[in-house]
Amino acid sequence: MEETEEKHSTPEETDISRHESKSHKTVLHLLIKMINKSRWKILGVLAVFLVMVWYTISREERYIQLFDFHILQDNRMSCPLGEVERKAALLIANFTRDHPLFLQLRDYFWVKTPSPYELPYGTKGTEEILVRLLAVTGYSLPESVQRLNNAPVHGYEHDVGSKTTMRLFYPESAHFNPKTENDLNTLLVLVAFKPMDFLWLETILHDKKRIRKGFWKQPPLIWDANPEQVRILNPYFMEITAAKLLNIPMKQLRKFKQKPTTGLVAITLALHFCDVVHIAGFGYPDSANKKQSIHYYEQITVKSMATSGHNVSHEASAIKKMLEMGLIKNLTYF
Ligand SMILES: CC(=O)N[C@H]1[C@H]([C@H](O)[C@H](O)CO)O[C@](OP(=O)(O)OC[C@H]2O[C@@H](n3ccc(N)nc3=O)[C@H](O)[C@@H]2O)(C(=O)O)C[C@@H]1O
Ligand SMILES: CO[C@@H]1[C@H](O)[C@@H](O)[C@H](O[C@H]2[C@H](O)[C@@H](NC(C)=O)[C@H](OCc3ccccc3)O[C@@H]2CO)O[C@@H]1CO
Repeated sequence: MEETEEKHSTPEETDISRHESKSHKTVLHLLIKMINKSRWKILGVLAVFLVMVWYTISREERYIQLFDFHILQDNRMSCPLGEVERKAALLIANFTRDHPLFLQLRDYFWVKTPSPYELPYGTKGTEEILVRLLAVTGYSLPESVQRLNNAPVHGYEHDVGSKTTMRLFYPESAHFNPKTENDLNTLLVLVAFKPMDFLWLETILHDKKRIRKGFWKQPPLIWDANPEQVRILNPYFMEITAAKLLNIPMKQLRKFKQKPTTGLVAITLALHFCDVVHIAGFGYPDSANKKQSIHYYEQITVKSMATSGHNVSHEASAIKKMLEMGLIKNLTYF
């Protein structure tokens, strides 16, 4: 195309064209000269440019890696839904989360569901007092507790770490002033071991004449707790702890004269309710260790547990098994 155009151009145009071609050549020449002269500068600029490209890409990769890391961290932090249930089912035959955590009035008032066991594994023989107690205490889980799983942790460590959602207790272990040791919203969950435990609660909540006999240690005579915060633990969890975790034959309970510790019952309860179960402070000193105190808040030693009816080594084996299965995690040494 260019050749054809040149053939038909005027002499002036040819002159201009030649001049242009000459000037183009000159520019090109100058450019080559410049390139030759500034070769190192250009190479430098190119190198800087390449480094910048590489840096940008690698930053993006690093960002992706960081992002993945956060996702990984988040996965580790978040609740692995269904994992506790799945693993608990391997340990506890017929594991189900269908049982209510607390005793409910309707099971004793409207429908009379007979229990096969007496306390602490059932409510056989205590139905009447339960109707009176369950009429003034609560039996539902507050909404705030039901929403627990979605509650943020990051940035709220201070609150989450110091909150007592439920305090399991029996009369002899009840705090004389529950308001000092618990939050206003703490659920005070009675773990009943004997009919007297229900009687104690009734005398307190209905302000009846206090009974002093029948307890192995003096329980509070005045107990300033809000009845709405009080719950009665479903003895089902005691039964599961004894039968499935400690393998105590339920038909020979009297013969065995053994009962689970509140701590082990608390773990069982958590397995039936929580998505993650972490324990802290478990592990009694060796029985030969006569001096080490068993509680951080008092000086009593393992000797004081002689009449407690607990099989500490059986419990330790049960807890170790759960730790090995990854069903629970220990936050302290064991
Ligand atoms: C002397 C005595 O009877 N101690 C018992 C005390 C005592 O009755 C209460 O503290 C009330 O004063 O109660 C027990 O429990 P205790 O109050 O010792 O502890 C609650 C649960 O934590 C675990 N624990 C505690 C201390 C420790 N050094 N190692 C642990 O493993 C146990 O699993 C325990 O269940 C109870 O209620 O089960 C079990 C203890 O046997
Ligand atoms: C979860 O059990 C609780 C605590 O961990 C146990 O130490 C405590 O055990 C007491 C036990 O229940 C008492 N038994 C009766 C029938 O009341 C026992 O009573 C004294 C005793 C002494 C000698 C022989 C028989 C009985 O005292 C134990 C405490 O030393 O039970 C708690 C639940 O109530």
